[in-house]
This record gives sequence, C-alpha cells and structure tokens, in this order.
Amino acid sequence: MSKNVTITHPTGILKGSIQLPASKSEANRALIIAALSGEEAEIHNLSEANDTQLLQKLLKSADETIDAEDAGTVMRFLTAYYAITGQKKTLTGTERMCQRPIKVLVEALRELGASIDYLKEDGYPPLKLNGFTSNGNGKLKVRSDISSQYISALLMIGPLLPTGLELELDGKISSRPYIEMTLALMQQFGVTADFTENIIRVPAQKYKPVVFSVESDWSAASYWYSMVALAREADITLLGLKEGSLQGDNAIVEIMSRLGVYTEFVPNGIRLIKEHQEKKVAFDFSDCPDLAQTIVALCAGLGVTLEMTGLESLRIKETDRIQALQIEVLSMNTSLEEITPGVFRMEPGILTSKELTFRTYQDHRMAMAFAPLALLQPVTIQEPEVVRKSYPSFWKDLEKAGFDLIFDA
Ligand SMILES: O=C(O)C1=C[C@@H](OP(=O)(O)O)[C@@H](O)[C@H](O)C1
Ligand SMILES: C=C(OP(=O)(O)O)C(=O)O
Repeated sequence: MSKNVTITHPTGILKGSIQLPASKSEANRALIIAALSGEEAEIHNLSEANDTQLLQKLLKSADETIDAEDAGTVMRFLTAYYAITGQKKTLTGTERMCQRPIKVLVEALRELGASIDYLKEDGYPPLKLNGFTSNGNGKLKVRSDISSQYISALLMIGPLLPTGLELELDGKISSRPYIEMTLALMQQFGVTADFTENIIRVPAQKYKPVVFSVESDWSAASYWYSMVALAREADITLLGLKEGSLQGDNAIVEIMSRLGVYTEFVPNGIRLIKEHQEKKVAFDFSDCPDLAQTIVALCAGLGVTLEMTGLESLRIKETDRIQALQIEVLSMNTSLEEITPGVFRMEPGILTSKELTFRTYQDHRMAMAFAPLALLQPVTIQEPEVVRKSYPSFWKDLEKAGFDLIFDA
C-alpha cells in the first residue's frame, strides 16, 4: 500500500473516454432487494466498489459476526435485513463506523418487533440482533433529517411486514433523491409504494425476480466534471450514464453548467465540453451531499466564491467532511467558514505553493475531490487506496487521461 501519490498533468489537455464504475447505491439496493425476494435475480454491471463487493460477500456469509467496514449502506441496510429475516448476528464496522449514529433505525426496527442490543455505546454500532417477532403494527414516525439510509433500509423490508409499512417522515427530508431511488428500485422489482407529502406507504407484497442493470455512478462522474473545468482544453466522454437517472447526483449537470462544463447526452453516455464559468455561485447540497467536496475543491482551484447550505449530514459521513475540508483548503490560502448557522462561505485565495499535499481522512471523496487540482500544479494525495470504497480504478483512469502518477512505497 502506498502512502502517497503525486500527480501531474504534462499538457493540461484532456481527451478520451472513461468507463465509470457502477453506482454502489443502486447496486446495494438491488442486492438487498434480490436477497429479500428469496429468488434468483439477475443483476448486471454490479459495482466493483468495495462497498458493493463487501455487501455481496456478507449476504452469503454464515458467520455470526458481520463486519460492514466503512460502508454506511452496508451497515444500515443489513441491520434491517437481518432484523426482518430474524437472523441472529453481531454487526460491527470500522472505528469510524462505530461513531456513525444508527439510533433512528434501531428504534424503528424495535418498534416493528426486532430485538436489538447495543454492544458498546447506545445509539451506535456494534449491534447485536437477536430475532424478530412482528407486533402487527407497521405504522411509524421516523426522523428524516439525519440520514436517508435509515429510511431506505426500512422501506426495503416494508413489503415483507405482515401489515406493510407506513412511514411518517419527521422534519426536513435530507438526501431525498436516495429515498426516491429506493422506491424506484423496489418498483423495478415489482413492488408498489406511495410517497405523498411526508408519508410513505408500502403495502405487504412480494418482490419479483427481475433482470436489473446498474447505471454508472454520477458521484464518480463529478470528479471528471471538475477535471474538465480545470483543464486547458477538454473533450471527455463518460460511458454508461443516461438522462433520467435514478441517482440524485445527476444534479452535477446543473451545478457544473455554472462552473464551466456543458453536458451533452450521447447514445452511450455523456460528453463534457468546456464553457463559460461564473465567478460567484451558491448551492444547496441537501439533495446531493456527496457532491459537496468536489465543488469545494474545484471552486478553491478556480478562484470562485462559493456559498453552501444543506451540509448537515457531512459531519457524520466517512469523516467529519466539513472539518476535513476546512483544514485542507487552508493550504490553498482559502478559508471555508460557517457565516450563519447552516450557511458556509468560501473565499478563495491565490495559489502560492508549488506543490499541494492533501490528507484524506479515510474518506474516498477527499482523495478524488482534490486530485483534479493536479491540472493546475503538482498535487500529492495521502493514502490513495481510500478510493477503493466507491471507485477502485480511479487512479488508473487518471493515467488513461494523461496524468502522470508516482506512488511512493
Ligand atoms: O442511500 C445511499 O445509497 C446513500 C445515501 C446518502 O447518505 P445519507 O442519506 O446518510 O445522506 C449518501 O451520502 C451515501 O453516499 C449513499
Ligand atoms: C457517505 C458515503 O457513503 P456511506 O454513507 O454509504 O458510507 C459516500 O460514499 O460518500
């Protein structure tokens, strides 16, 4: 394992086609639903992302102790899956995973009839699942302002509950497109649901085995948008993306239309073309939190003033992403500050150092968000293997696009 990778781009001109990894969010929903259907489903283009490879492996495991590593969807979706299937398991994860809250989901599952104990701190993994006895009431009120993954996890087991599930979402609905993605995937597997205002109703029914093909990952695409915006010249095609995606991170199309990248949908993907860039932008990331790091790093590099809202969930992801960003942009003479509660502003400075080094905090998105800055000046990324969580071929793809990479031993 390398400690660092140093990246340069000799020409600043980007050309070529990139086969993006498949979406881990779609893949992990398809895997859980297929497992719940009890029949063989045919899922094509499963992601090579560690989060998906891991879930696939764990779903086949007969072990009593299950390690979800650093994968949020794996931890949350398996908690609901083992609960409804009555499996007695101990669920744990990395040190960071054991600091990521899971109380909303555990309380909801207990109300439905699951027996779950916390093995260390109340509200956090590791968990011990001891079985399930339905109490015949599938009506719940759950907080929806912390993580949508709790809601997705509950929805997917909804059709298997004797009375179905009625969820009342309490508070702001954060990461809403991920809830809609869950319902869309459930529908593709033959299950209907209704989402009106803040109530989601899933009648008791059976999943059908179907053929499902996973789309490429729009979150992964965001790093290529950033590279195009920073390049001197660019003509990049990203394969496997389509219009009308199930992924909310296709919001990158709209966001980047203001930061210098035009998207053309072509038959096998999208073509990215450089265009006019604004100098001051404001975005709300409530629906697409995974794009925030890409945009912070890019705006710091472009010298664009950025105002952001909807960042609340960033504090409980792979790392405290707000804090990590605040520290890392300092080396670019840039400050990222919370000017009023919930509103962040970044005033970019002038890049002065000849080489930039970024720490990654065990967070794949820190590595991938800052790497594109190598189009401006040499960039060193620490712990480059973090990308395996969602985009294991990221560094190889950079080489394909003409970047020079030196991994130290
Ligand atoms: O359901 C999903 O696949 C995801 C939901 C989001 O998490 P939150 O709902 O916790 O914001 C997102 O950040 C994560 O990368 C994947
Ligand atoms: C937050 C992420 O993943 P998860 O919550 O599934 O660990 C992510 O991939 O950016």
